[in-house]
Amino acid sequence: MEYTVGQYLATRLAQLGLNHVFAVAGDYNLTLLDEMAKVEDLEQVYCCNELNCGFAGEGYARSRVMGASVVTFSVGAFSAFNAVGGAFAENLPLLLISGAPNNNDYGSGHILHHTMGYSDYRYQLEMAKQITCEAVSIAHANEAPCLIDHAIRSALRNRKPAYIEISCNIANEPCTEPGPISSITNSLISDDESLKAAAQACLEALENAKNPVMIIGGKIRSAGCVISKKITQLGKQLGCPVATMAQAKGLFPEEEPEYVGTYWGEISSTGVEELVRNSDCRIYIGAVFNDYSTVGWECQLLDDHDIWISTHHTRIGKKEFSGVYLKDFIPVLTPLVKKNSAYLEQFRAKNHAAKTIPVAEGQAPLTTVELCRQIQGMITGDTTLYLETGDSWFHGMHFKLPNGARVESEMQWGHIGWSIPSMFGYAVSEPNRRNIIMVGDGSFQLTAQEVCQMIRRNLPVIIILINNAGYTIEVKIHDGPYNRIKNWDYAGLIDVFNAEDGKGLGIKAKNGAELEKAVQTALAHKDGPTLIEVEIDAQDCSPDLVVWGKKVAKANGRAPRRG
Ligand SMILES: Cc1ncc(Cn2nnc(CCOP(=O)(O)OP(=O)(O)O)c2C)c(N)n1
Ligand SMILES: [Mg+2]
Repeated sequence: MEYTVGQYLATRLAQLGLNHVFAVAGDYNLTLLDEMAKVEDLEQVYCCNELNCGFAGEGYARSRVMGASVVTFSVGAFSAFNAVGGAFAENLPLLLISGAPNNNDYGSGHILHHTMGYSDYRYQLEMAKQITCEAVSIAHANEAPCLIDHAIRSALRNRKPAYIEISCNIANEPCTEPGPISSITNSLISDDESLKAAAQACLEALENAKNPVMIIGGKIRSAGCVISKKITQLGKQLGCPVATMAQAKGLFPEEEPEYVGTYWGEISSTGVEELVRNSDCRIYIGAVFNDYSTVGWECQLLDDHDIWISTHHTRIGKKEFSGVYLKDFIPVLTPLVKKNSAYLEQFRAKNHAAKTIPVAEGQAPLTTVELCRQIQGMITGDTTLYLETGDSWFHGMHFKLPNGARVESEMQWGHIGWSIPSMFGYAVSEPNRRNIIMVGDGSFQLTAQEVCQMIRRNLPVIIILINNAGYTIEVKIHDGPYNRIKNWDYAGLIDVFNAEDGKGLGIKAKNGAELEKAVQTALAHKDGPTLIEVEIDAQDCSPDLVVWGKKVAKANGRAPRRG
C-alpha cells in the first residue's frame, strides 16, 4: 500500500486501538482529513467547535489509550489549546493535530489568513510547547514518520498531550510505511536497583508502622485500569484502611472492606480525616496536593513518615527513588507486604456507616438531598458518572459506587463546561455504559452545543442539569453580581438541537415525583440523550461546599508577602 503522511498518522492511531478521531474542518486541514479518512477503522467524528473537539478527545483518552483531535491553524488550535491545557493538568494523552500553512510560504514573507497577520507562523508551535510534553512541526514528508512516532510515543510515556502540525500541502505526500506499533507503545522500565531499594525501604517503613493508611490520588486515573487493579491488590494485601482523594473517586472499588471513603480534609467522609491525621504511615499513591484538594492548604501534607508513590518516582520517608515507575513498583511490592488490619478494625468498630436518606414528599420542591438520593438509585456497575466543576463535585463524593462504576472529574483544570464535550468523546468510545453527567446551569452554558452531537450519534447520555440560578460554587467562595446568570429553557433546548429528526429528550422536574418519572424515562430512552433540568433553590447546596468555599476564599485572600 502507498502511504501518505495523513495515512501514516491515521494508521498509527488505528494501530493504537483508536476507532475515532474528533475534528473540526478548516482549509488548512481538509487534505489531511481526506487522507486520514482513507484508513479503515478510524472514523472521523465532527464537533461544533474546537474547544469541544479538544475536550471530546480528552474524554476519549479517559476510555482508550489516547484521544486525538484535528483542528485548523490558529483560529482552531487556539480554542483547542484550552482543552489541551486541561489534558495536561489531568495527565491525559490527547494528541492535538493542526493543519498548518503551505510549506512554500515559510520564509516567503507572505501574510496568510487565519494567522496573526505577520509572516512568521512558528508562534503556534511555540505555544503548543508550553502545554504539551512534545510539539512537532511537519513541513517535509520524509521527516513525518519519525516526528509522528516521536510525538505519540512521548504522549503515551508521559501520559500528557502532544502536538503535531502538518503543512497543508504535505498531508497527501507519499511517505514510508509504518512499522510495528511496539516501537511506540513499549514503555520505559524502572531502574532495577532503585526498584529493589525502594521496595526494601517501603517494607521497613511499613514494618515500623502501627497505623498505616493508603490514600489514592487523581494521578492514578491516567495510569489506566490495569494499574488501578494492581493498587486494589496492594490495598487488600496490606489490609489497611484505603481512602480516595476527591480527584480519585471511584479508583478503588468501594465495595471492598478496606475502603473507608473520601479523604478531603475537613470535608472528608465521616471519620476519615481523623484516621489520616492519626496515622503513623500514610501511603499516598498518585496524590495531587493543590489548594482545592487540600481545602485551602489545611489538609495533612507530606511528612517524613509518609510514603509517596507517583507515576514516575517514589519517595519513602526522607529517601527519593527516581526512575521507579508506579506500574513496576506496585507489583513488586504487593507480594512482599505483611497484612496489618488493626487500624481498619479500629475504624470499623466506630461504625461510621452513612444514614439512609428518607424519600422526600413527592410534591415538595426538589432539594439536592432528594436529587442525590435518586441519582444514587441510578448508579450501577456499568455506570460512568461525570461530575462537572461546581456543587456537583461535593454531592458526587457521597455516592456509594458499586464495583465497576466509574467517576470522571476534572478537578485540577476545572474548566466549567468540560463535562458535556468530554462525556461526548467518552460515550463515543463507551456507548454501552450508563453514562450520566451531573452539571450545573453555569457550566452547561459554555459548551451546550455538543449535546447536538450526542443527538446526531444517538448516544443515550443522561444529563442531570442543576438549574440553581447561577454560579453557586463561586457564591460560596466569594459572592457578587457576576455570579448571577441569564436563565435558559435548558430542557427546551433539546427541541432546538433535535431539529427535524433528532431523538433527544428534554424534561423539567421541580419535585421528587416528577424527577422519579423523568429518571425512569431517561433510563428507558436508548436512541438519544435525555436532559433532565432540575429546579433547585439557589441557597440549597452541599454543606461541604460551604465549608470548602470559606477555606478556599481564605487561601485566595492571603495578604501579599511584604519585602
Ligand atoms: C472556563 C472557566 N471559566 C470560569 C470558571 C470559574 N467558575 N468556576 N465555577 C463557576 C460556576 C459554576 O456554576 P454551575 O455550573 O452553575 O455550578 P453550581 O451552581 O455550583 O452547581 C465558575 C464561573 C471556571 N472554573 N472555568
Ligand atoms: Mg449553578
